[in-house]
Amino acid sequence: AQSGEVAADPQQYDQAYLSPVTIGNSELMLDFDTGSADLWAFSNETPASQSQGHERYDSATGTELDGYSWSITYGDQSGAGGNVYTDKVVVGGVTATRQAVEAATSVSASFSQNIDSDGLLGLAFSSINTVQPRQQTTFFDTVRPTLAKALFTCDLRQGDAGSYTFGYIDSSKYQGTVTYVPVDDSQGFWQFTAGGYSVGGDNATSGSVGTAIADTGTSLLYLPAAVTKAYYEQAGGRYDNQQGGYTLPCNGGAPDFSVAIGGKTFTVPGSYIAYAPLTTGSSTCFGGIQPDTGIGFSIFGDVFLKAVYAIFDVSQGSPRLGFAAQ
Ligand SMILES: O=C(CCCl)NNC1=[NH+]CCN1
Repeated sequence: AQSGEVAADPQQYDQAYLSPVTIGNSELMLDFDTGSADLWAFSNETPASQSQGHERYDSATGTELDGYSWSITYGDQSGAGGNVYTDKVVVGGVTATRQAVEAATSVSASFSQNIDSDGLLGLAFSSINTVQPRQQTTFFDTVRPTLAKALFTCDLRQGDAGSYTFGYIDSSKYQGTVTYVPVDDSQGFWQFTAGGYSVGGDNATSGSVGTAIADTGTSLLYLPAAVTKAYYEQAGGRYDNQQGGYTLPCNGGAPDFSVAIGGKTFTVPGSYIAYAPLTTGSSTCFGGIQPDTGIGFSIFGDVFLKAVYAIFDVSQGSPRLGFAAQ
């Protein structure tokens, strides 16, 4: 049985985390994304004008799926599209011999401009893979039958290298016990229910966060508008229309944010929520918590995930998420 571990290296402000992946003879840095289900890469088919500075997948090592294509738009309105090959993909020593690899023939500006990222490796459910005419499986679904345990884990860290593991849990990476909650995969996401929250350690847990997804491909923590408002009232933040989000002082006084999941409380340090200065040297920061208005659920992105050890587990028949304090 296979198992393995790969580093997750943070970009500036932990905006995304990148992991080394070998596809055919190409070694690329991909953004592992539990909020989508396509494995795509800059390729020899991506226009030079869009791929300056990126490593590219050389599709010559692959077998083209004739007449197949893909096209994806993400929650932040970035997107890409192209052709489809099968090729050997290796992640931390775990090998998929015939993985669907989506070669980009077009990518949106934000992907071209982020030269550290050579593409994405989707880890949501294969039911939302965008390949036509026949949907393809994610890397995890492809290798799942060969894994020692049908699960992967995510240990993202603030401003430091973390890791993903496939096929095993590393108990040295967390403290205390793991709390498991059921996952509703009907929308293709790692969707769960989050409970009461508290700001700044006051025990009074207020309302309930509700339906949420665990999404390594989203940088911030998107919460219901009422929860977000309550947080910034205590944090001394304000909604800045020009910035299109809440901002707050960078000065280190931001309160912690705690949320109950499966009856256990998980805490995001206030320092994670003073996310990044509006511009270099500014004493005002863009907030790491923002309203989830219009999305339809909350998104527990990297700002939350780097505070916990997360286990994405399909070994029990129905899928479940495990969380433990880091
Ligand atoms: O698209 C989403 C949100 C799903 Cl609701 N997450 N994944 C991602 N990848 C690149 C930007 N965002």
